[in-house]
Amino acid sequence: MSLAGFNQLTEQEKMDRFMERIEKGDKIEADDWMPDDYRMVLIKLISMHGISEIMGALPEKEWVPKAPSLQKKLGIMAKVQDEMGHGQLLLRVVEDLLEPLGKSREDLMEDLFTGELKFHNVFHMPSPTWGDAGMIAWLVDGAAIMTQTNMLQASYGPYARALHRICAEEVFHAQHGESIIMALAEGTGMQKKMLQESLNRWWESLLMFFGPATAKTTGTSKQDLTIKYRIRTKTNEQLRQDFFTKYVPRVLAIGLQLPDETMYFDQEKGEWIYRQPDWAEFKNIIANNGPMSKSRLRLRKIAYENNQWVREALANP
Ligand SMILES: CC(C)(COP(=O)(O)OP(=O)(O)OC[C@H]1O[C@@H](n2cnc3c(N)ncnc32)[C@H](O)[C@@H]1OP(=O)(O)O)[C@@H](O)C(=O)NCCC(=O)NCCSC(=O)Cc1ccccc1
Repeated sequence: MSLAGFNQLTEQEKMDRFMERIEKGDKIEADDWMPDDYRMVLIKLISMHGISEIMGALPEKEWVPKAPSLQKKLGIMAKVQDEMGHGQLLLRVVEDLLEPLGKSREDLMEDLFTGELKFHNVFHMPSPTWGDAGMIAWLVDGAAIMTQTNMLQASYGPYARALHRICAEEVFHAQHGESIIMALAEGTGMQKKMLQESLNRWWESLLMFFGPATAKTTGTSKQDLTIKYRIRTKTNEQLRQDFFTKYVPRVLAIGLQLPDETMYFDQEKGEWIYRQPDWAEFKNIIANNGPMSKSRLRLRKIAYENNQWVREALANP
């Protein structure tokens, strides 16, 4: 159908055509017609993902000067650079979605500083030991791979394409994490203790990573909308269950104890039964009241302000 013909359709007819495309598995591109709620849910999801990649570089960045060997230092430096690159790639994808609304990428950064744009709960937490650097790369990246592969076939083409590259790199990150974890797990008593303590510290945050099961906890949930529009396929709880199935056996195999003594796999229900994390604390953390929220935001703001001249030079070549 010609553009002129399409423009003459009623809003309902445009919507019907859009849903036909979604159900056929077509990719929606930045210039295509899309309903407002599709655009808004994508902006929210991708801007939060992008900014979390950038904020996510900060806990590991702290370990670049303190990594225990040159090889580990090179590994963690490369990972930090990759995460920043993922953030840039994703913010570029959001830029096209924001343009028709008269908003820019700079506005997103302002939204981060005012607290309107949230970043993932895990990146509000401290990383006091080398064990934490390993835990982030092994299990946070492991969790990130699960949520992101869930969207590799996303109906929005630019996001799906960016995710293909990002997921490939995240696999390397998880392997880098696994190598840190294995070295500590096979190390001295002190190293094993350090590892167990970092797992204990990260456990609740990892459960929260996938988001609440239903809107009851936070008052809102976009899961139905993102599934309806085929941006993702699995719910937050299904992803959390997949995470347990993959990682609980691995955690136990390297001699670590689960920080939840009530946890077991219910054969009849076919699901893991576990102690819920403190969801009130989750809300508090993502409202920038986590232990490291303010200092990491401050660091980001300083970097943003110091680089203002680069943005100005690019805008006025
Ligand atoms: C699956 C989920 C995480 C959550 O599903 P949703 O559909 O969003 O769930 P739902 O609508 O039910 O939520 C209700 C409310 O709760 C909020 N909320 C929920 N969960 C969180 C949370 N964990 N943290 C903070 N807030 C959260 C949510 O926004 C909503 O807020 P609202 O009330 O609307 O203001 C989704 O965002 C996703 O797939 N993201 C894409 C991938 C991605 O972002 N990856 C991670 C970063 S990259 C990475 O890690 C790599 C790396 C590794 C190491 C180092 C460096 C980098």
